[in-house]
Amino acid sequence: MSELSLRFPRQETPILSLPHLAVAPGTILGVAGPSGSGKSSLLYLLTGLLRPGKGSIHWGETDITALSEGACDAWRRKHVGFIFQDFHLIGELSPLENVLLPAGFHGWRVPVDLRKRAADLLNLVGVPTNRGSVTDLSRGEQQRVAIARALLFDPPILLADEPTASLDRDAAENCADILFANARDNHRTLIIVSHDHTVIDRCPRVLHFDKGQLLTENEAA
Ligand SMILES: Nc1ncnc2c1ncn2[C@@H]1O[C@H](COP(=O)(O)OP(=O)(O)OP(=O)(O)O)[C@@H](O)[C@H]1O
Repeated sequence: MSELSLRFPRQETPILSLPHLAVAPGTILGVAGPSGSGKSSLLYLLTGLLRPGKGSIHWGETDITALSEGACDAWRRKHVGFIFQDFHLIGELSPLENVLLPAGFHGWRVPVDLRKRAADLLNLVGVPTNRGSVTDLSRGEQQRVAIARALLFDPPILLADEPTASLDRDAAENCADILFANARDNHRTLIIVSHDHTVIDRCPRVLHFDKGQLLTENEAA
């Protein structure tokens, strides 16, 4: 990614500027910084959910900033799992149906093996599969459903925006273990935004942002 800049309409100064960022496949990258420093915006830019005013974002051979909206959606479906800060679950659907959302609706004719994978992922993150709707779940359980959903197709790139924010210490550690193990064992890229130092401290490489600017970058020796 190079010379990236994001500005929302009627804003004079960009809310995020980043001269250059290179992330090799399999990298685990933490993103830290105070509230409003541009961390979520960075994740949205990296996946084409927001378009930069300036600059380009390449994933491998693909310049996602050059893709049409539809092509970018298709690229994202194939390559990216996204754990949103506010989960983006569908309230009237069950935990299992929410995890299966990336499979598309298609009348819910989901292949048996995919349904089993979704159930296995819910077990892995510790959410009961027998609830009628995700609105019956606690916020922490909803967060875990969002984590399971992002892992459904084992995406090469996983972006997580505060994935442990609603969890108690044990559950947070358990979910962080799952995300880090998935990245390490399967050589998946993990970019994780967090205020939780116990999560950030586990990242071998960390970007610290403030006011939309990259302040420091730390890399474990
Ligand atoms: N759609 C928008 N229009 C205008 N300004 C926006 C929009 N979305 C975000 N911003 C502003 O951009 C800045 C960065 O927001 P962002 O959500 O990326 O920060 P953050 O570091 O992720 O914050 P938090 O830790 O609170 O989630 C904030 O000042 C925010 O108010």
